[in-house]
Amino acid sequence: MAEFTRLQNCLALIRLRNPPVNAISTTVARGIKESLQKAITDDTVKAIVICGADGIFCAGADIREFKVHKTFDIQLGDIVDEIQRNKKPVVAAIQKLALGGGLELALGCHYRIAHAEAQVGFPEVTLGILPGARGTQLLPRLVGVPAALDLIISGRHISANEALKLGIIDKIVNSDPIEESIKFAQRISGQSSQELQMTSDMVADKSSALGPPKGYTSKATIEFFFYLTVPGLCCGM
Ligand SMILES: C[C@H](O)[C@H](C)C(=O)SCCNC(=O)CCNC(=O)[C@H](O)C(C)(C)COP(=O)([O-])OP(=O)([O-])OC[C@H]1O[C@@H](n2cnc3c(N)ncnc32)[C@H](O)[C@@H]1OP(=O)([O-])[O-]
Repeated sequence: MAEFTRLQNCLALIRLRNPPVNAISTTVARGIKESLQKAITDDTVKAIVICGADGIFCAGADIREFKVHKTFDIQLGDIVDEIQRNKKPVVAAIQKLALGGGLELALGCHYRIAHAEAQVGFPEVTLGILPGARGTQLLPRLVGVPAALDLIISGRHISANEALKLGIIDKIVNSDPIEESIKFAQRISGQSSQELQMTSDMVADKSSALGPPKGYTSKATIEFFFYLTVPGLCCGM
């Protein structure tokens, strides 16, 4: 599930809870969607923080459901789009791990604050799939195409420090990233909506060089990954 808490000072907190690694199951996705709706439609909420329960952000889609469902009625990509469309700033507080869909959820947020010992990555390739919830579009916008390809193709986890250097994370803390994110959200929620709009417009202008932000992975990219990940076919390259 995802727990919605209305905090003091015009903030809302959305906490993913699905032991042991807060994976995004159908129930968690529904919880995030409903919590976002509550926060977005409540005029007294000025900023939102997303975090995970029990000291871990999220290890991605719930792989236990892969055997059960062929299609999912709630798509994580749509949730990421919803966060990006939303005018209220959303901060991801990353403790321990943000992997796969968990990292995609964090990339959809406007700011990411991580604990110094956290790790992030896209391990999808180890399951024979690609990041399917906007990660292939959002990561290159932040770090450039070569670094994004390296992370997506290798599936490796990187440290918070490397993620900070690449620009995936905005700030590293040694204290509780949830508390830090709440303080940060409180600070930026004091900015006028005009200032926030100017900032998000500047980010949109900068990333427009990489083409439209939405949509699925292009056919060419899928073919490229297919060749790289199917051993027999790599020989032909
Ligand atoms: C939309 C998006 O684009 C796409 C489509 C996706 O997001 S696809 C999904 C992408 N995510 C992954 O591929 C993450 C896979 N997991 C790992 O890499 C590791 O597990 C770990 C997170 C680094 C922890 O390692 P660990 O060594 O500390 O402990 P563990 O013993 O391995 O794992 C501890 C417990 O957590 C369970 N677990 C781990 N990851 C899980 C997951 N994603 N879903 C459900 N359960 C998971 C695992 O089965 C075990 O359970 P139990 O046995 O205790 O009952």
